Amino acid sequence: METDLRLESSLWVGNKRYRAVLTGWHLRWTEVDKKDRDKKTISVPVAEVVGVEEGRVEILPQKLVEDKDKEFTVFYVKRSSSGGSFGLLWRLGRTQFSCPSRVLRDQWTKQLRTALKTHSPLRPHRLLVFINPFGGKRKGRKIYHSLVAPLFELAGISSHVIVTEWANQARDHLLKKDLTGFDGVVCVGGDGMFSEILHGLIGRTQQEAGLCENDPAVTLQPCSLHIGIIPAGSTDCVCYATVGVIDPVTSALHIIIGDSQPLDVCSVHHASALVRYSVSLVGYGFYGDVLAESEKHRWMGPLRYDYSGAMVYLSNRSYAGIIQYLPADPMISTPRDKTRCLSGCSVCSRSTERLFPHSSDSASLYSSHFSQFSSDSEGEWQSVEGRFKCVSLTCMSSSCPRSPLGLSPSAHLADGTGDLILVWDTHPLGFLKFLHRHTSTQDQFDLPFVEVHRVKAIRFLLPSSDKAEEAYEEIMGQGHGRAEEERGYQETVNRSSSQQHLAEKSTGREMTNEQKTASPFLCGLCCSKSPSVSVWNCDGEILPFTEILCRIHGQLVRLYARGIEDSTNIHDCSEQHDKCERRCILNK
Ligand SMILES: Nc1ncnc2c1ncn2[C@@H]1O[C@H](COP(=O)(O)OP(=O)(O)OP(=O)(O)O)[C@@H](O)[C@H]1O
Ligand SMILES: CCCCCCCCCCCCC/C=C/[C@@H](O)[C@H](CO)NC(C)=O
Ligand SMILES: [Ca+2]
Repeated sequence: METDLRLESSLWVGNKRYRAVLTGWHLRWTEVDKKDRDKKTISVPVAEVVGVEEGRVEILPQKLVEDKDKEFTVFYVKRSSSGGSFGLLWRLGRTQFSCPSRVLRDQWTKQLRTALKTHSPLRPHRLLVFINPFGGKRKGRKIYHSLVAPLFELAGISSHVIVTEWANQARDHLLKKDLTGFDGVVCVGGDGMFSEILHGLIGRTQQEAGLCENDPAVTLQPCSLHIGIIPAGSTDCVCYATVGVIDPVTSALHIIIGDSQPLDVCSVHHASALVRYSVSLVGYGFYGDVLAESEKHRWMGPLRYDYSGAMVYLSNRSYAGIIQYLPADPMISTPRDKTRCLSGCSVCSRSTERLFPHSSDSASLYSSHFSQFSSDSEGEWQSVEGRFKCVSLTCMSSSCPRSPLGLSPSAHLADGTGDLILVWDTHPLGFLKFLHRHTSTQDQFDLPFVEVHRVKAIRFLLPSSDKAEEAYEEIMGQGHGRAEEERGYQETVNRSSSQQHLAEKSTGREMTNEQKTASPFLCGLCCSKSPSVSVWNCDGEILPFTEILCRIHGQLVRLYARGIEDSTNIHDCSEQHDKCERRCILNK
């Protein structure tokens, strides 16, 4: 293949002459009229070429084409360090070449386009784009039309754009409408918008495969459509943790070149029914309380999380619970092995083999996964009981600008496991230390009241004394002011008068009329009694149930991303690439 596609000739860039070579995998050009030691080669992987156009072409601020005869322009990915974040910013690089003849020009453009088709099989041709016009700073439409659409056009991608008019429109579209011809779905918005796409695509895929999402033992069918995220929300944690930066142009370029990053998904169940899916955080206690509190201060915008974080911290609550977990194989990786899941992660690659063994016998795949939940393997489950400041399960690091290494810095995006973080009840200063370590490189797990386990599934149960209390608080509306609006697939439980009676009976406490209508969030600072149950924060949504079962489904969806590129590996070794001993990003 290399020899078929090889093309080599002299080309001009401006007034300098270059020797240009196209092999199957790279386009390289080296200045010729220079002494050997000053010669510099620019090398672009074919997989990172965005487009090839006849003529001298510019696309911004608007498309301009000149000198169409002997010239061609190559657009490609150019990296730069992002300053604050760990990942790399991607920008559109552009080089305009002049050929000695039109025939040679045509040969170059034809060969380059053939190389693109051959070496980037996952590049999308047609995308379904959902824009949330109200996400984040309400700039979704502008971000898409000014920064992303011109790049899609350059790359020859056709897009069907839907600006959403109501919440869950994107999810329902994906569940019900014809998706034929689309290669992927793009969401322009934040984590909430991503979650809609996630639920729509997973639901649709299971419907078509005839699988029951409610049963946690069922091996779900991975989704065939890729998801692209153009960050435009107030929290863009999924984008940050899978790309390393929150930058619409970088994300658009990952979509264009058809990068593919598998992602683990956690299904959350209650009483034999699916409640929601999560890719980032399923958190009880502190993170649940912060979310519940922040919902009351939406008008503050993204600042509401800082304000609510401070309020909840000061309320100094802890909650009783029983946590059961199914440990993952510690020989493969552990949450404290000090590794990081970066682009090309070997733990995740090996997991692909483990999760999808080369077998045409899908039944054997099903049964091997199913056995994790059959009664035979019940013995593997571990159990702990006590009082906790927070209980968190995260399928990936959940890094974000606030916490650049994330909730679990060594977690993997696609290894089929999640990290269970248990923070036992402790004094307020200890808990502050734990929280503060998220903002630095200090190990937040190296504290006596913190434990972390790599797991395949967890269950959370309330001690029996708290169950009656929970029912009482649910019915009185003290369950953190839960709105009676739709929450995921399951509607909030209907609190009937008979349930009220039951709660009164079991707690021995009678509700006043005021209690029946009010829904205060009890603050530890000003109220004598704080609730004995918290709520679950599931990727930024409050769950309507306390007792849940979570199962991690390895690599259930794929994003147009490649994981975080290690910015310490950005260097130019193009002249002596063969001798370079560092893992090199630019010339790989
Ligand atoms: N047209 C719309 N009107 C109202 N809500 C919408 C609309 N489109 C999408 N949504 C909902 O808005 C929620 C928040 O959107 P998104 O995640 O894009 O922004 P965000 O600012 O990061 O969110 P959050 O405020 O939750 O941090 C999503 O859960 C989504 O379901
Ligand atoms: C004294 C300093 C305290 C700083 C505390 C920093 C802790 C930061 C931890 C951030 C974790 C973010 C986890 C991601 C959650 C998302 O899934 C979710 C949806 O966007 N976001 C929220 C806010 O719930
Ligand atoms: Ca994982």
